[in-house]
Amino acid sequence: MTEAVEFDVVVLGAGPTGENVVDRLRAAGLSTAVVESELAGGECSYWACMPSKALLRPVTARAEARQVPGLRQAVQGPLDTDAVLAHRDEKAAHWKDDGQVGWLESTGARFYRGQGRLHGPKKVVVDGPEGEHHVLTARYAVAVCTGSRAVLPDVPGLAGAKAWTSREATSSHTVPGRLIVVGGGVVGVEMATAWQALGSQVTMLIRSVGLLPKMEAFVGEHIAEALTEAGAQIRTDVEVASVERTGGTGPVRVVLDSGERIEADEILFATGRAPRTEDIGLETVGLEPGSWLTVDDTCRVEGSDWLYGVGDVNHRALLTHQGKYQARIAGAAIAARASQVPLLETDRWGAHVATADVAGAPQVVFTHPEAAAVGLSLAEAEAAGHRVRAVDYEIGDVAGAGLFADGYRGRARMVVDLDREIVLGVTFVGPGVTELLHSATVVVVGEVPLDRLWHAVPAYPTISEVWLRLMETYRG
Ligand SMILES: Cc1cc2nc3c(=O)[nH]c(=O)nc-3n(C[C@H](O)[C@H](O)[C@H](O)COP(=O)(O)OP(=O)(O)OC[C@H]3O[C@@H](n4cnc5c(N)ncnc54)[C@H](O)[C@@H]3O)c2cc1C
Ligand SMILES: NC(=O)c1ccc[n+]([C@@H]2O[C@H](COP(=O)([O-])OP(=O)(O)OC[C@H]3O[C@@H](n4cnc5c(N)ncnc54)[C@H](O)[C@@H]3O)[C@@H](O)[C@H]2O)c1
Repeated sequence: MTEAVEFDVVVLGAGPTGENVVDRLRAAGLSTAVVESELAGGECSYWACMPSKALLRPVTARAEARQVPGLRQAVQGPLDTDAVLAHRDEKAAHWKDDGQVGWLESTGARFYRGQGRLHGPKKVVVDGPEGEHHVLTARYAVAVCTGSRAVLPDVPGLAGAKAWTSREATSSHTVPGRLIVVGGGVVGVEMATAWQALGSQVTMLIRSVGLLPKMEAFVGEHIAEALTEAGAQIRTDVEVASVERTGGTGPVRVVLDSGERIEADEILFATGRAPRTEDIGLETVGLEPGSWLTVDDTCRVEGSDWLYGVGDVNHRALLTHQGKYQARIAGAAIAARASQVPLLETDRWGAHVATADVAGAPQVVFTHPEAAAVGLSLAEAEAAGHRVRAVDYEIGDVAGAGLFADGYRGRARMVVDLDREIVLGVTFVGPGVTELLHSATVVVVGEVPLDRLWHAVPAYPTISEVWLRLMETYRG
């Protein structure tokens, strides 16, 4: 069956980004079709944010409780693995998307299940699971929100070794006895934290000198220390030379560049992401299949007046909340252009530009201790040519931190723009810091002058008093 239909906008991919583009277009009164090849809700709902955080929450809660006198004795036992995995399954909606499809349809959007591909300007063809074929035409725009997938390095033997990617690491129903984690980025440290606590003996193989190399160096140092104390082994400055799993079953054997051999039951490659653009018809509109989409600050693909790339697929900030933010921005820009608004608000922090992707994107790493950062690190601020000063404070010296956890270890850094006397970036590492992050985001995005921040009094005795200490340290 071939069906040809016209909509104001066609959205390719119903992950968190695509869903929010649909919602913004609904608010603007535009008609939309949304195409999804797997599960509405995307990577985030089923193989990323939701299941990974469900695995991690008992780990961090137990670790924090063990630092509270009077409580620590009550939480000395192992985690109830079956209960943790069952709760994870629930948070991943048992890998069913009825709820998300229902929500999408309640917005008035038309939902198509199938692989969507561009077929020349403003046209998308959909091949459904039952052989259906749809031709969708967009009056104004097509928004590509197809996200990203895990990328595996070109290592000899890897293809036949049944290695885990983030999908298996977040959805496994068994706890491997020995787990090798290759890569020390966010997926690597979060999954090493979770599986070590669930009973695996984790060995991390890191090619650089430390964990989380994109963040301030002290973050990776704190997390490495805690992971080591939890029993994980962290091997830095090593490269995987080959991987082997004979016949695809039994243990996996890794040879390092030094010639050393390591054996494990499973191996996770947490080595970054690639765009899901290899089979979406990019060649029909003059773009390179498999490439990240290069977009302007309104998320419109450079050189096009109708094609948008929103969320992971544009490589601006691979985070759910930034994808949803871009969706709000792109949705507003598409609607404004559709109604021929003469001038879009494209100045810094304007309504139609995703300024925060660069200047104020927050990120939390849900390990123990937690890490939370927003804006620029010291190195990024210096590289961007700002005249800056880094102000550091040991969070454990704050009264509220001492009450939160006995022997609290953590650090905060505020990167101050000395010319404008505003904060360009903030990083925290320590137990319980995730909920501090939004205060830092408001300070950075609001470009709050330090003279005014001095009057923002944190309550006593909370960990937030670290703000006061950072200000006092800055002012000497
Ligand atoms: C293990 C892990 C943990 C993470 N944890 C966090 C976290 O805690 N917080 C956070 O902010 N971010 C986290 N992220 C990142 C987050 O998952 C992504 O940034 C987010 O999912 C991007 O959303 P998206 O909608 O752009 O893409 P996706 O979520 O990848 O969704 C894209 C959708 O498009 C569909 N699709 C692809 N091609 C086609 C096609 N041709 N036709 C139709 N449909 C198609 C896909 O099936 C998918 O449903 C994590 C990532 C990983 C891997
Ligand atoms: N809590 C969160 O917000 C959260 C959690 C997980 C993932 N994410 C997002 O998902 C994205 C992907 O995460 P990721 O950890 O896969 O990627 P990443 O880019 O953050 O880290 C990948 C790491 O693997 C290393 N690496 C690459 N190839 C390697 C090889 N052959 N051998 C050894 N190491 C190698 C890289 O040097 C890098 O440090 C990130 O951009 C992150 O923002 C966010």
